[in-house]
Amino acid sequence: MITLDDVTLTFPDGSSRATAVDHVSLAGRPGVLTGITGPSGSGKSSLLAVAATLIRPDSGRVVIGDVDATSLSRDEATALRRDRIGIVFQQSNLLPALTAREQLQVMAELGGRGASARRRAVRSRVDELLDAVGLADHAGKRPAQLSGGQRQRVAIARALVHEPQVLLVDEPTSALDQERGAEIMDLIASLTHERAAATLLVTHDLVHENLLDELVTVVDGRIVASTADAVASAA
Ligand SMILES: Nc1ncnc2c1ncn2[C@@H]1O[C@H](COP(=O)(O)OP(=O)(O)OP(=O)(O)O)[C@@H](O)[C@H]1O
Repeated sequence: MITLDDVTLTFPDGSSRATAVDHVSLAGRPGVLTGITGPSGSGKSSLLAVAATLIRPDSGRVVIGDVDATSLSRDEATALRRDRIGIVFQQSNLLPALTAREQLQVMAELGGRGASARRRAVRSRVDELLDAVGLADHAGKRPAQLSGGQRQRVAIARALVHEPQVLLVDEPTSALDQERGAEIMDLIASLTHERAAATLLVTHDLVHENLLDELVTVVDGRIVASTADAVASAA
């Protein structure tokens, strides 16, 4: 579960400050894929960066599970991010020298000791994840040997290595053609449901709206529409 509670974020803008996120409250629940949409410059990526604890908001709280991330030190926030949050960016950001399997292993070994039993557990988890994203036969390939869609699948599997409670995804289909984009959206929706992740996904493109469980629309940093509200007020 992730909760943003009355979050405001500003950036320096000449002699004053520009508001990128303006008093936003929203909740991502386990097993629910929540889309965040809105025009260019409306604050979607800023909102995701705050949710990811990469940027601290000017005011408001970001609560991950039962932890108020906005009250943590930088090191504590890094540990929280590693343990509880998976992040997938527009570009897959893979390391060119590593195979698909190694991209996941490096992530899995972050923060852990290298005992051999643990290494075996890591190996089997990594293989299970590559299989879950449809890349079991490509585990030994480096990014240059993979298609754009396959690279994005590696990035998704890598984000899931620590079994995150929260999955944050920024425009995952922007570098892909429509068919590959649809496959990636399908994959994110099914992994969200199967693994009970609370997923927030930023997208311009509402072709895949049918795959979203909830949709929040942001304009000028503010939420102007939310299907979650419609569901709540109908209940
Ligand atoms: N690091 C920064 N410094 C200053 N201003 C920023 C910074 N990052 C974003 N902004 C400003 O905050 C506002 C929101 O930007 P943001 O990138 O979050 O929007 P977006 O909805 O994700 O846009 P897009 O769909 O084009 O990616 C914009 O006015 C932008 O110029």
